[in-house]
Amino acid sequence: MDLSSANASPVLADPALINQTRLGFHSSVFTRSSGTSFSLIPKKKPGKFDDVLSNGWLDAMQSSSPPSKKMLKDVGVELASDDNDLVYYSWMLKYPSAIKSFDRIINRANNKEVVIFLDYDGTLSPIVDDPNRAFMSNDMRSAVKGVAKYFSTAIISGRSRDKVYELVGLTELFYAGSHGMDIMFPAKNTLSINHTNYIRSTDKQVYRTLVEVTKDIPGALVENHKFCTSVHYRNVDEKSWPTIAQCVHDVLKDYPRLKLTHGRKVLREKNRGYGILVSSVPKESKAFLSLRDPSEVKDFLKSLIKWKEHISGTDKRSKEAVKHTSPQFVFGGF
Ligand SMILES: O=P(O)(O)OC[C@H]1O[C@H](O[C@H]2O[C@H](CO)[C@@H](O)[C@H](O)[C@H]2O)[C@H](O)[C@@H](O)[C@@H]1O
Repeated sequence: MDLSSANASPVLADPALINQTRLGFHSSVFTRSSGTSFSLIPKKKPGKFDDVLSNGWLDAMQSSSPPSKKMLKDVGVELASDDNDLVYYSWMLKYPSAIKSFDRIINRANNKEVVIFLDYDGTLSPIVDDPNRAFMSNDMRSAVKGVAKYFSTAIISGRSRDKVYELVGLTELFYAGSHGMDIMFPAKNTLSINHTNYIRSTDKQVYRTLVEVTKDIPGALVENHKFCTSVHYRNVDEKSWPTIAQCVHDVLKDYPRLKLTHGRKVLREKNRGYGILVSSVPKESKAFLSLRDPSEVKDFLKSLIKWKEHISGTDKRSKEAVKHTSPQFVFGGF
């Protein structure tokens, strides 16, 4: 199982600068999921489960779901927009805007191959209550198509690979669905990684069981992603979060090969890239930089396209130099 942060992030990595700066490789597909949902994924070894309070699940659920303005209002906290801005801008001292840091980033990426990893929910599409209605705009689609023209570009999602492909609809990308367990290459070669029928059938049983045990919790929603299962609590009253966590926890006891992990484990520890958190509310993250929402992600991608067009047009030597090193932009959850 996977329990993690709400939105997603881009990362830039530059192998030449590993251990000298915060830049680094992000070399493989990573396991993560978006906040306000659990995702069940297979694990290699069975683990132990205690109760949801002692093992920190509730803490993780709360910290991965920073209070929205509505939630704050519901508990009587109404921030003036100036106060909101003040809090956000103070937080940005720790997670500077990737747009404002663009020149610094591209200085490090210059003459190197850039690889882009994008999350879907909250990065390319706005977070909405109904997961089936999380659509990306045509303008965003064209920005992603644009970067894919110049840079290897992958989308990594907790959703099933088919679903993400259906939502994005671009053939020139790599797609990694089910947290990287189902990968499709741009040429439509498909590689499904290490999945036994046992896991597939287990997942179906888990899905059915979770639907059953959560059916009386208003707002709970269970999604089957073929190789993993998500339990959404975005629309569940926070008072019922212990109940939903306990339900998931109890189901997991019977499936020791499935696990729940927290999603903000990507990159920083191993110095594998520039994580760029996409969030309109301040929250702790493994990212180095931030973007406020999908609209800023789009602007950032468009800036990358302009930059690439500029260097391609003005300095042909850069095309040759690209062969020597390989930095990466990764958009994922932190
Ligand atoms: O890896 P991601 O692409 O971030 O996928 C993680 C989850 O994304 C979806 O849920 C999130 O977006 C929904 C639509 O905006 C929102 O309703 C939900 O609260 C978010 O958690 C997807 O539905 C999940 O199955 C994925 O695990």
